[in-house]
Amino acid sequence: MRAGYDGGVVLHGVDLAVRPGEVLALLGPNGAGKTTACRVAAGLLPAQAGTVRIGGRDATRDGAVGRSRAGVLLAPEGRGIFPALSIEENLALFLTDAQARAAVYDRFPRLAERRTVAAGSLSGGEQQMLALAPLLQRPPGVLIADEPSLGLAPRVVDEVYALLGELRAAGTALLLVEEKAAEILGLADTVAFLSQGRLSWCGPRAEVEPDRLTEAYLGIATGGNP
Ligand SMILES: Nc1ncnc2c1ncn2[C@@H]1O[C@H](COP(=O)(O)OP(=O)(O)OP(=O)(O)O)[C@@H](O)[C@H]1O
Repeated sequence: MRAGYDGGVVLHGVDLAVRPGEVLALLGPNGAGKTTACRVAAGLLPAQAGTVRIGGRDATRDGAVGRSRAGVLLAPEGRGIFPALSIEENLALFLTDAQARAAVYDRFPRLAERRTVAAGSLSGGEQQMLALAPLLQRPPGVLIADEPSLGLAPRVVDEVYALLGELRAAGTALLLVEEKAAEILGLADTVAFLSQGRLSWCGPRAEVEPDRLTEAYLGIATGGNP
């Protein structure tokens, strides 16, 4: 698949696949094109060439609404919650059923305690939980999460990743984008490294070599020079 902005090319022939109940980790430095890949997968940016398939069906021409009807959900960088609305109001946008909201509160008491406060006043970790927790009640077919651990304390990152693991167990296909690889590697089945809009390596997690991680962090090739 090729994609970019205003006729310019950002992704040069990047082909990715993720199956139900699997996690594909997309890693790469700033500007590699990870967010662009998420946008194309979610239907927010049309591919310039190539196809997007969902469940074997050609969804290339579907926009974001069509993709979301097909079960594709994008959790964007910056959480994707409504900061001026309360926790309860945010949950109600996704879960119209009060019982489902009650199940979220049972599972995440911190959200229950603060259900009437504006979501924007929550900590980053609580906001991320608010964005992801309702998905456990209605697991999407595909979840694309762009840097779900961005700016979170390590303990909270563990919580977020535990939740993502539950979604995988529920059969969701996960495309997870991270700049730093440590946590994601614990969950990933397949790892893809993106560098300057091209896949530099893609394969099973067990076959990832430590040098590749350094490359992904720094956006440079390692090879002996200091
Ligand atoms: N809306 C846009 N219009 C034009 N160019 C863009 C736009 N968004 C991103 N780009 C460019 O596309 C390239 C890839 O950006 P992208 O955000 O996909 O990378 P990324 O790997 O997600 O980086 P980061 O980790 O910083 O979010 C960059 O050169 C960026 O400047």
